[in-house]
Amino acid sequence: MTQTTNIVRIATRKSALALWQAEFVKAQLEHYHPGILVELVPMSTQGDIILDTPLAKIGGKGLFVKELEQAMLEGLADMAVHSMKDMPVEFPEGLTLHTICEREDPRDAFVSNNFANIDELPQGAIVGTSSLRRQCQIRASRPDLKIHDLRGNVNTRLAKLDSGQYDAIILAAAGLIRLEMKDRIRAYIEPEVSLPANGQGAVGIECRTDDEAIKALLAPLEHSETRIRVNAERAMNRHLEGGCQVPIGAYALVNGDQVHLRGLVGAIDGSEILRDEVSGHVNDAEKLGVELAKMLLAQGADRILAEVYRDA
Ligand SMILES: NCc1[nH]cc(CCC(=O)O)c1CC(=O)O
Repeated sequence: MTQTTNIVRIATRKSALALWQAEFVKAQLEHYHPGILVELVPMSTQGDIILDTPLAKIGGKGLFVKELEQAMLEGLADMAVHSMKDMPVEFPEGLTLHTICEREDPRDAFVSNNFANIDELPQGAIVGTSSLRRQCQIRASRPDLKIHDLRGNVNTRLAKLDSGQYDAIILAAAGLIRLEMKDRIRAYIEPEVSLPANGQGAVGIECRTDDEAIKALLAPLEHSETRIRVNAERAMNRHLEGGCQVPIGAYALVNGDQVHLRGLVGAIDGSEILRDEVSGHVNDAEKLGVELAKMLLAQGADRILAEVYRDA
């Protein structure tokens, strides 16, 4: 906690979804620790400022987190709330991902004003997404569709759809559900059709590694099953050295003491998609992620990813 006051400060981005997630954490802290004082510290990040360039081209891991991390290291904030999907796989010295909260629906969502699902889109229809992962999977199942770039926060993306620039867009279901726009979801895209990104739908809380007071406050917010799933998924990405802007999907489910992890690496144009899966004990979640990454590499994932990085 910041030494001079008893207020817990949460660093957050300023998008509606980021603010919702930070408010959620604030409410949880207030629920578990009656009388606690919690304040949001909204900040802009590079990822929010550079809006006109496809994310894959700006590159650089942690586009949405660096400023928040700096604030914690300087003592201007005590924790930062992030979408796990946007988190780099490594953390800077002095900071740790202390808490992973219960996951919302991890699926991608099909959003359109005129069509009920992907299958109903006419030949050559325009689909908006900037995610290479979504792009390659959509192209694999519907090579005729035109994929156009779509940046901005959830509200900006919906406004672009409504202005008629796209026949449909793909968004994370979790963002729409949290922002009370579930009714915009025309169809949930099953993992078999679009394998979600690692961590999609999960909220993580980062804090200073040595801040025992804050870590104690956060303890009740931890959700162990989500942690296992996200650990397995992130371990796969880490071993593939994939940031968040890569055509990689990773999706784990827990059943009793077993974790089942599916992984995918695809060429952006959908011409080639590698898939594999592993199962094992929940205690080995990260090992399974590494194992799956190795299986994908053995299939040729390194060649596909090298092409992606060269063309980006
Ligand atoms: N890359 C942006 C981003 N980061 C997290 C979410 C959605 C919510 C989540 O995954 O928790 C989104 C929007 C989207 O992909 O549609």
